[in-house]
Amino acid sequence: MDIHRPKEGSGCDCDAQDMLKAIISIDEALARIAAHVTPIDEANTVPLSKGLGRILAQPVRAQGRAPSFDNAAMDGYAVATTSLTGDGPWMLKVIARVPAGHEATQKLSGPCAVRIFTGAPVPDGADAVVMQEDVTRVGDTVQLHRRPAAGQNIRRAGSDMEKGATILDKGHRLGPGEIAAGAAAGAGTVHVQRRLRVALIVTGDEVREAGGERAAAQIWDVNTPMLAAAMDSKALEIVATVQGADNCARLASQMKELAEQADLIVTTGGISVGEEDHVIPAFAGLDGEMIFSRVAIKPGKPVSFGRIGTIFWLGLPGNPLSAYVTWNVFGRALVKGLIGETAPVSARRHVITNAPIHRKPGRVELRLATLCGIDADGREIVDFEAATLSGCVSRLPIAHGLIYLPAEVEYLPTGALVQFQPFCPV
Ligand SMILES: Nc1nc2c(c(=O)[nH]1)N[C@H]1C(S)=C(S)[C@@H](COP(=O)(O)OP(=O)(O)OC[C@H]3O[C@@H](n4cnc5c(N)ncnc54)[C@H](O)[C@@H]3O)O[C@H]1N2
Ligand code: MOO
Repeated sequence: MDIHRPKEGSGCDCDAQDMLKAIISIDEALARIAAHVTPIDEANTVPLSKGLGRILAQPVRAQGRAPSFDNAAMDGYAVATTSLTGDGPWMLKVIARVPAGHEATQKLSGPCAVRIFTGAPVPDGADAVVMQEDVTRVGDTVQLHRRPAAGQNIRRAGSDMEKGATILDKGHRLGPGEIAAGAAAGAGTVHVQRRLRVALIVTGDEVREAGGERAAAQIWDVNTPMLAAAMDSKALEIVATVQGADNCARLASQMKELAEQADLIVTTGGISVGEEDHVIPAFAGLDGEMIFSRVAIKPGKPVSFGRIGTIFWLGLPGNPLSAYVTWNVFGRALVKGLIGETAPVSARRHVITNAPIHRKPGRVELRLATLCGIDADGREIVDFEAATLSGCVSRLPIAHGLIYLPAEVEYLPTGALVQFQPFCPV
């Protein structure tokens, strides 16, 4: 359904095909991240109840069967179905009472019943629990009107978990459901990856804290609060947030100092080609290994990634939308690799466009998009921005994610199938 029309010429210098040949593709950049990054080899032991949002460094196995004993699924009466001869109704003497948390000491033999409550152990000899709404209690006897089925209303030992079964795999992120399963498995503590240490350096002499004083040519800092929010996660901690020096030597010493405290340094701005862009020269002075610099993507073309000794550096562009998009695409993949999370980075899926797209071909474009409905075939429909403006974030609040427009695409009709990647927390 996609219509790809290769374009002969190109619109601007930035997207010239010769120039783009030197730049790697988005998938190549993601492959290089995957090839260079391995999980941090350090774990913490934490109480299960404190594990929310952490990544398991070791699997969780069931310490016993769950449930650990046969128990009643209903408040009612435990009976032995084999003792119910003839057609009934049956009058059964109630010989004992077992609330939850108490052991069933009285064995059932013959036509009798034990008063039982949800979760209480089923007494030996009983093979069914009849809910109290289905019987008539008369003094110390109970009248059964219908024959219960064997096994009725009994939760069997081991029916949820067998002892030793792997309940949660290494690399799994602990959410409420995982914590529930871990508790049922008897895990008092869990071994989790230590939190990833991230240092954020926001460059640009022109940026000032949002809402504060600013001179005529100064701007409010969008990147610091935006990225701090995007990085808010139990699996990582921001160990430093620094205003980067607009000077190569001082910036290099800031990066060097932060490399001592962090596993990952994220910079914004200063990675383009002007003489005011100091991040790449500063990085080069640290004797780091550049893994990629520039990706054929719009927005975010200057995004760069490298290693400084044992730690990593991700250079995001200064334009806030470019920084947000590149953090979502590359930053999240990088963090997942470093924390050893095995779940895929929010898989792209196919959606249908709700209007035609006309664009200048050149780079793969990741355009802000909003899910807005379902078509008659059950496919999700997206609305999308008319253009990608890398300095503008006013439309971010309504965007659910990004649609991928292939590099060569100049026109797509309404109803075209495009890839969509949702925005997700890290
Ligand atoms: N001659 C060329 N110029 C540019 C190119 C190029 O290829 N050749 N690429 C353009 C593209 S694409 C991008 S993206 C930007 C990236 O530039 P930098 O990463 O060096 O970013 P800066 O120049 O520092 O800033 C760009 C822009 O963003 C504003 N900014 C920076 N930080 C913040 C912040 N924390 N909060 C809000 N806004 C911020 C800054 O004032 C600039 O307007 O380069 C193009 N140029
Ligand atoms: O590549 Mo840049 O389009 O402005 O982010």
